[in-house]
Amino acid sequence: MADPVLATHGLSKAFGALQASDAISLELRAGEIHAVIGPNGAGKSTLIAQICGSLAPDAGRVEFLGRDVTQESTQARAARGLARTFQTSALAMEDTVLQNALLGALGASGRPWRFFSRASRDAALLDRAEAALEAVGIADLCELRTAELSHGQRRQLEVAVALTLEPKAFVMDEPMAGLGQEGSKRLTGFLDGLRAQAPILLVEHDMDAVFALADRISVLVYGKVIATGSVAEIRRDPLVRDAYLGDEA
Ligand SMILES: Nc1ncnc2c1ncn2[C@@H]1O[C@H](COP(=O)(O)OP(=O)(O)OP(=O)(O)O)[C@@H](O)[C@H]1O
Repeated sequence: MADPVLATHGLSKAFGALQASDAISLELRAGEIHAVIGPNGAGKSTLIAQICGSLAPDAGRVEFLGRDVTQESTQARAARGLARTFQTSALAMEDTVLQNALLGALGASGRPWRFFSRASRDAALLDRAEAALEAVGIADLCELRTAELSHGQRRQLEVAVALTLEPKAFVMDEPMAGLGQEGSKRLTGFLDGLRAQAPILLVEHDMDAVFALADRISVLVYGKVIATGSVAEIRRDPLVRDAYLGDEA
C-alpha cells in the first residue's frame, strides 16, 4: 500500500493528571476521508492541535508526506500543504469574500502581509484566489462582505482559503457545526468531491455526515483510539456502540 500522506505515531499529551492523547497512531491515505469521532472531551481538538503544530506532544511523532514534522511550526506545516479549517471561523468578517481568499493566496505565496494592499493587483494571486472561490462554488459572491454570508457559505469560504494553499491534506475541525440540516447536506456533497483533491482528516460530531463521507473512522475515547474501521465495521462494533454511538449506530 502507498505510504500515508499524514500519520501520527504514538502521539501522547497529558494536562496534569489527565491523559488527553494516549499513544495515538493513525493514518490518512491518499484519496480518503478519515473521520475521527468520540464523545466531548475525548481529545479530538488536542489531537488536531498536535497534528497541525499548535501544541507540542509529550511523546510520539507526526509525519507528513514521509517527513517527520513534529518539531516544525504550524506555518512550516502549512507551507508544506497541511491545511486546517477551524471550528470557529478564522475569517476577516469586515473584508470581502475575495479579500479573504486573497489573504490566503498571499500567505500561501510566502510574501509578507505588508504586500496585501498590492495583492489585489497581482494577477497570479488573483487567479489563485478566484480559482479557489470557483472550486467551492461561491465565486459569484466575491464582492460581498464576509459578514453577509450565511453560515454555510462561510464554511465554503474557509475551505476556499485553505485551497489557496494547494493543500496536500486537509484537517477539518467540525465543519458541520451550526449548519443545520440543509447546510450540512450541501457541505457533505462538497466534501465528498474534495477528497479527490486532497485527503481529509475529519473531526465531526454530525454522524449523518460522517457515515455518508468516511472511508474509515477512528473512535477516540479518553485519549485512546479504541477502534478504526469502515463505516459498517464501526457501526457494528459493540465497544463503540457502548462508548459513543448508542442509538445512532
Ligand atoms: N490546555 C488545556 N489544559 C488542561 N486541560 C485541557 C486543555 N485542553 C484540553 N484539555 C482537556 O483535555 C481533554 C480533551 O479535550 P479536547 O478539547 O481535546 O476534547 P474534544 O474531544 O475535542 O472535545 P469536544 O468534542 O467537546 O470538542 C478534556 O478533558 C479537556 O478538558
